[in-house]
Amino acid sequence: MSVRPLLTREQSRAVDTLAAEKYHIPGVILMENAGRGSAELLFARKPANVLICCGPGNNGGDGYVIARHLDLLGVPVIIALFCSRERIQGDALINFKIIEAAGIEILDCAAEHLCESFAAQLSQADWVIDAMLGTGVTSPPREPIASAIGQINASKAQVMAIDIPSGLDCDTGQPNAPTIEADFTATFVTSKPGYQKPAAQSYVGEVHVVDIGTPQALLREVLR
Ligand SMILES: NC(=O)C1=CN([C@@H]2O[C@H](COP(=O)(O)OP(=O)(O)OC[C@H]3O[C@@H](n4cnc5c(N)ncnc54)[C@H](O)[C@@H]3O)[C@@H](O)[C@H]2O)[C@H](O)CC1
Ligand SMILES: [K+]
Repeated sequence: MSVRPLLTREQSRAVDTLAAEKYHIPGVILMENAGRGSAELLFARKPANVLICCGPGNNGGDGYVIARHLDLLGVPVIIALFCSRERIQGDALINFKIIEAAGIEILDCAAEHLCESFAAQLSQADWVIDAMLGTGVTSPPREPIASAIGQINASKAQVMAIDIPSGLDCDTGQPNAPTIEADFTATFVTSKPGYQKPAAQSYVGEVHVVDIGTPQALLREVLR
């Protein structure tokens, strides 16, 4: 991979928009590359039982793709969903329907009475995937995601953050209350300016960049 400058939140959004509008790349292709690349990174660490925590947006969509690829690799996975199923849209919905049809287990964790099963699954998992909030989010995590972050941080499981640890500001590196404390972060296209800041180190862990198939010309256009 060529050396690349860091992408801010605004530039990351520009990558998504330009990919679709000028370079004719459907978002679901980028999501597939993001999810597959992340699944391969985790598989190399030999996970035994993976709990994939998904939020309402495209970050959650990456989580559904990861679930499908880990399942294919023979790794036991369960999805913990932190929104109502009706909120899921667009590319995330395409991938949600695939995992529903594939019979991958989904815990509906936005409903309070099911949070007990989340705690039970969390205690069984050796790895948790944080696909709750992505780079577009600028405010402190709201419920039920806020409580999930607290439970995940208090658990013994190792944590992989997708694109960004939920709660962290990717531009400044400042954590909100609460923020996921990841062992490693798989981030897309390039690293982000905040990940190099001292305040962010205990939240991002090791940072790995996953290429998602955006052309060099697109990157040059966003970064110039
Ligand atoms: N080119 C790329 O980099 C690609 C990135 N992908 C992934 O998509 C996310 C960004 O997705 P987006 O849908 O814009 O945002 P989020 O998933 O973070 O979530 C939006 C969702 O969250 C709700 N929300 C907003 N603020 C809060 C809050 N404080 N607490 C709780 N919930 C909140 C909001 O209402 C929306 O419903 C990027 O990070 C990548 O992971 C794609 O895979 C394609 C390629
Ligand atoms: K995340």
